[in-house]
Amino acid sequence: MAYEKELDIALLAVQRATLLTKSVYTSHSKGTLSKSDSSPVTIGDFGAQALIISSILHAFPNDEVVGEEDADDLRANPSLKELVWELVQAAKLDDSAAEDKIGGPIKSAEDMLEAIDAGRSDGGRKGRIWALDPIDGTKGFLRGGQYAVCLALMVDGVPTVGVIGCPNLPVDDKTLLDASVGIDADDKEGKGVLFGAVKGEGSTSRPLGPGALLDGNKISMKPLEDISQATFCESVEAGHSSHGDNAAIASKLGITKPSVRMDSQAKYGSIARGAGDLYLRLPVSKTYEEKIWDHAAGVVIVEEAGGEVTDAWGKPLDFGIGRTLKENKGVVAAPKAVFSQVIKVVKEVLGAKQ
Ligand SMILES: Nc1ncnc2c1ncn2[C@@H]1O[C@H](COP(=O)(O)O)[C@@H](O)[C@H]1OP(=O)(O)O
Ligand SMILES: [Mg+2]
Repeated sequence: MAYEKELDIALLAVQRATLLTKSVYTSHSKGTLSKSDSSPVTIGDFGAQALIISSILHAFPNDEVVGEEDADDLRANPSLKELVWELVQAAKLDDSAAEDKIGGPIKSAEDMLEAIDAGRSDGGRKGRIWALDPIDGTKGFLRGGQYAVCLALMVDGVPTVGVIGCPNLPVDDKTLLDASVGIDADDKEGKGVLFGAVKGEGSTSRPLGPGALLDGNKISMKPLEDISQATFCESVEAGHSSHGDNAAIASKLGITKPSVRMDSQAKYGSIARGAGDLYLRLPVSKTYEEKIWDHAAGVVIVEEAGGEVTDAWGKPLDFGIGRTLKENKGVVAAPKAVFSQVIKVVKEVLGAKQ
């Protein structure tokens, strides 16, 4: 299989980092730091970024990484650094052979800071670049809802390997989404899933617990005979995706089921496994540029499960221009068979606002 080593390393790295985020969740009252209300960051973000980047660079020393965070706050605040260092030292996989594959524990607090700062790549069109969101959906993380640890390898600007750890989604692929999944998600039995995909090789899911490298279950989007029966997902945050426009689109498609609101790329994973059908992310702000780490992993997982993903105008997402998708506005993801039907209506709703 192509990119087998990349997928294995990404699965193990994301598994270990997701366990760290869960430990923050239970032992540190869900994080201690807030850069701003609109864009919170927790000690879990720093710890997960350090662990994942050190895993990636151990296995692939010549690759670049675009990571959401940097270590400036930790360098400026020694007690914060100490807190993250404790977390990072405690995060270990049960399986020592698996732990060795991703380079074992980080050796020192300074190495941890360097790993975090190795995520400063500007991205680009050439070569192998990983896009990392150590905690996507931090607001969901803080409110006890959905969040995800997301990692993708882009090759010459094309998302090629994608892994998403969702500690609060049901393990079972067959559990259909309902409105409670986004809000009643707090770490419970039967939760925790790790999605993986390689371009051209399909998408899989497996429990987040031990055994990340088991083959996984093949997942695919639900065949939708009648678009009016679709379940659509959207952000919890109305500032990230226009609930009003999303509702207008759903209504034009004849959809009567209420939307399922959840934070993070758990939305991509959920539609890829057929638990829901559509993901609508209609732009609210004219100036906001979507970040590559918020979409790269989800895009591979949905495409490989039989879906199509473009921006809200039907333009392909361009991951090769830097850290943001600056040539795109919004995101729409749907099964291939109904995609043109959905995007037509999205364009009508957006066009009417111009
Ligand atoms: N105005 C905005 N429009 C779209 N996405 C946004 C906006 N502001 C922040 N985001 C990003 O949306 C992502 C969460 O998406 P979702 O709503 O699907 O959970 C976060 O990574 C967040 O970035 P940040 O972490 O920098 O705040
Ligand atoms: Mg994010």
